[in-house]
Amino acid sequence: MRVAFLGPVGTYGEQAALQLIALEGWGDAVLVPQLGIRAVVQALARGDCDAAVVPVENSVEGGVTACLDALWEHPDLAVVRALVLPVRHALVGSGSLEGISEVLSHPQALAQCSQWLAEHLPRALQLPTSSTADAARMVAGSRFRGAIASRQAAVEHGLQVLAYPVNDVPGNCTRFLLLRRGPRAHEGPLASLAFSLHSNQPGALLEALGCFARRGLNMSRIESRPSKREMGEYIFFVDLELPQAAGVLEGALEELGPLCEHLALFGAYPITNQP
Ligand SMILES: O=C(O)C(=O)C[C@]1(C(=O)O)C=C[C@@H](O)C=C1
Repeated sequence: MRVAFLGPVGTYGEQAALQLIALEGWGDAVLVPQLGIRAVVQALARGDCDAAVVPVENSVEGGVTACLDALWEHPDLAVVRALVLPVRHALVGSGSLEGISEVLSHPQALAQCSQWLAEHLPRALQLPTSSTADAARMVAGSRFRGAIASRQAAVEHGLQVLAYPVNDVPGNCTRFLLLRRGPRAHEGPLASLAFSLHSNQPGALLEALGCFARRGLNMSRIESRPSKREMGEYIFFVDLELPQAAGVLEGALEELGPLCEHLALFGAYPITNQP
């Protein structure tokens, strides 16, 4: 089992991948680091890997757009499991906190620590990197550069923890998805889907969402992304909490289908919250 994740070692993606692999019971899994979230998805789509782990949503910064776009663009990929991981960032480096004039990290992580940075390092330049652990790798050996990363990344890349925690919201967490190639399964209490509508008429989205409301299906998330074809044209990404009873989702999708230009169910899957 080759599992693609956002590398290098020490990312939150790696932590999530290890836990998802344990939940699946894949004793023989090998982690294969990739350079970006799109590269993680492509490694799976191309067949270089058997599974992929990607962040889809953060509790503070919202949707990870590269993941949403990739799900829409790859109908051959399925969501098989989700994990909500607590994300507790540290400022890591080799110098002292006072000497830091540049802070490197993944843009999501910089955003999750923006108030802390404004308060404690207001003059430091913020530089984006492809992942938090890549930032840790890049600051190693420098006395004026720090990285926002996990404490594990500090261990992996031989750095000290200069401040912890530095995330603005104590409950900061990120939901990760385990993706595989093949048919999109219906085996859990959470369903993820996306649709684009035929019409841009008043009430078109209300009519579409009525398919869920009338069946008592609770929508736990809705998010729109531009179709990238025309200004003002959107794709709606929806998560639904499914009841025990069989057939409710299928009924909703049957009614929704004719209203949509394109409708994609990414899967119905189990979700684990790590305390
Ligand atoms: O850079 C990492 O460590 C990642 O796993 C990426 C990522 C993200 O893209 O959201 C994942 C979790 C955190 O929210 C910050 C960054």
